[in-house]
Amino acid sequence: MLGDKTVGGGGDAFNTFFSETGAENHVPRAVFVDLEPTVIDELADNCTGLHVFLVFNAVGGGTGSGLGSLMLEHLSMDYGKKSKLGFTIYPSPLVSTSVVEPYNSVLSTHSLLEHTDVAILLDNEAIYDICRRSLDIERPTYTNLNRLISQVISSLTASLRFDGALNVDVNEFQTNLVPYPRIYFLLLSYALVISTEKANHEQLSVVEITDRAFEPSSMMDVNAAVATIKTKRTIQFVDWCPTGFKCGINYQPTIVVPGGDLAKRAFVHWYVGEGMEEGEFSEAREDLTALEKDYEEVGAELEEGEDDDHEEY
Ligand SMILES: Nc1nc2c(ncn2[C@@H]2O[C@H](COP(=O)(O)OP(=O)(O)OP(=O)(O)O)[C@@H](O)[C@H]2O)c(=O)[nH]1
Repeated sequence: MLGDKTVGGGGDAFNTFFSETGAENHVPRAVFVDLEPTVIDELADNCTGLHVFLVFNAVGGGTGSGLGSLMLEHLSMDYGKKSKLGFTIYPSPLVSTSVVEPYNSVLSTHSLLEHTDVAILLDNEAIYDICRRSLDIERPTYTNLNRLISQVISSLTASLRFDGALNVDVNEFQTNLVPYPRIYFLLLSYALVISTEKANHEQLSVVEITDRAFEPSSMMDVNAAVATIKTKRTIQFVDWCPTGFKCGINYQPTIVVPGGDLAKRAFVHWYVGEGMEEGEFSEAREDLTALEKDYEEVGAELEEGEDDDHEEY
């Protein structure tokens, strides 16, 4: 980093990349992109036990969906055997920056289907609601959303990074939670989300916390709590994922891509102008419809098989 003496002087390198806020903090105003094509290979070569790529992208914008998809495709080509775990942000009109976000999301979901092994959906709309409802933030900003997202991802990846009594690695996410090749879009749930003020005078037992999101802190207690949860008829688990309790359930529906208007083809000309063919839109939309059907089918199978003993396993 350059020394302080360069701060404040216009036109120097530091000010090209950072701006100074009123509170005298320096925030990045430019993104560095390494154009050297072998960087990932070098990093991978230096890993002693590479087993997963974690990919973070928002699919509402052009870069996150387009460049994100391209990178996934390249990782598939170069590292076909390694898993890819994606943390994918889906857009919300409440914090939306562009009208074409639903298009980008559909196109990018098409590519996720081909090139990701497990996709964890982060729905900006649901996270926005959680911030408002549970943290009493009237108008959440990206910073609020991101803090919550970081918190959840940090918890989810804790067992990949730290030792524990019962660790879960990424392959286990996949083995336990992906019952069919295309059914790998996971919902996350997190407890306890409460504001600092409330945290000081609210006390909840592990069973209560688990009841809210099945994510308690004590491993011994979780087993007791999970057993309690399993006896409740109000909480139902899908039978096609029978043994796993690596489950996230959110009170908000998460795959809502609002405002989609593909049938009318508004704004499509922008994409066609950049070299895409209109057919790619319908292909992506059809793929998404097929995915919805896949989920409906496994749901329907569950209902049909409710009286059976599930001996087919
Ligand atoms: N949770 C969260 N969502 C964000 C943040 N920044 C942008 N988004 C969402 O991500 C989506 C895409 O926005 P960007 O990431 O800015 O877009 P981009 O991928 O850079 O695309 P272009 O600007 O079109 O090249 C939109 O739905 C935004 O609402 C953020 O900091 N946190």
